[in-house]
Amino acid sequence: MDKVRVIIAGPRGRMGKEAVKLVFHEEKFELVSVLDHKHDQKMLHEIDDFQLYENIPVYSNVEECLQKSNADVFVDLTTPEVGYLHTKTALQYGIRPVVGTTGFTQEQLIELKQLAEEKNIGCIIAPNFAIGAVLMMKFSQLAAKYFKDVEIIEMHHDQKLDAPSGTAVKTAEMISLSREKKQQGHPNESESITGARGANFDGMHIHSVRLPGLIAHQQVLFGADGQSLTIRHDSYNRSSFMSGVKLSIETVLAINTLVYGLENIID
Ligand SMILES: NC(=O)C1=CN([C@@H]2O[C@H](COP(=O)(O)OP(=O)(O)OC[C@H]3O[C@@H](n4cnc5c(N)ncnc54)[C@H](O)[C@@H]3O)[C@@H](O)[C@H]2O)C=CC1
Ligand SMILES: O=C(O)C1=N[C@H](C(=O)O)C[C@H](O)C1
Repeated sequence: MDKVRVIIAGPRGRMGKEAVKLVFHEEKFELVSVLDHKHDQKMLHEIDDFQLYENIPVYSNVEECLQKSNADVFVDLTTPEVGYLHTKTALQYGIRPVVGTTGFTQEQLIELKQLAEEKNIGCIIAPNFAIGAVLMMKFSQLAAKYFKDVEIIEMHHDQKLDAPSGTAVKTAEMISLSREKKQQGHPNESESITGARGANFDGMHIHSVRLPGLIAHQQVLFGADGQSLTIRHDSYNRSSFMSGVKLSIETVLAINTLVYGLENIID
């Protein structure tokens, strides 16, 4: 069977480095090029920390990268603004995106879904590739059927650009599917310091913590009379996300629509 030809955007990032390792060493995949806003026209092995990875061209222009690489799948691990443009361009070129980048708006997701359907190709956008995080979201959706009071606390390293995290937003969206609508807290509550109650999603609150030393952690706290339930997930390293990246690369070849969330592709 032919190997799956993969481009990775953002190879020098925290996630990108892990993804390069995964795709390069996975026998069913072939890393055909990387997209990096620096180092245009170099080879990957010429960049510090990448000496091992031979014969992989680096491009800085997304269109040139897509035109020259003859790829099957485009993996994006960059920043919200750039990741959206990359995903749209990959779809326009008929290359299937697997997107870990978070921070896309609802409008952008809708537009990308329409484009994937127009092109009749797969696209996977996964706010969290870790199986434990996906289970945390599913368990939270189940718990919300019985507990309508919930606060989401997401905790990340202090280099993260987007807040709330993509995982927290997805968790809130999934909870909304089963939670009876409620504006939580006291009807007359007020904030003496703006933001004290966090972000308001459908009446539930999301709190974003940023600290050096953290990687990716989330607690979903449910409360009811005389009891509470806490569902927590921790990623202690970025290899925790790689089985989900591998599954997404394999799955995106077999679908012809946009899937938002790994829970939609795991059994
Ligand atoms: N879905 C998931 O499971 C996970 C998603 N993420 C998300 O992945 C994204 C990346 O996260 P990190 O690796 O921690 O960030 P990072 O800041 O370490 O890496 C981002 C990389 O993108 C590169 N970049 C910026 N502009 C670019 C451009 N125009 N072309 C090509 N590359 C460009 C930067 O040079 C940098 O190396 C974030 O949106 C984050 O929220 C992070 C961890 C897990
Ligand atoms: O930026 C990160 O690190 C992470 N981003 C994703 C998110 O926004 O949910 C996934 C994970 O939490 C790590």
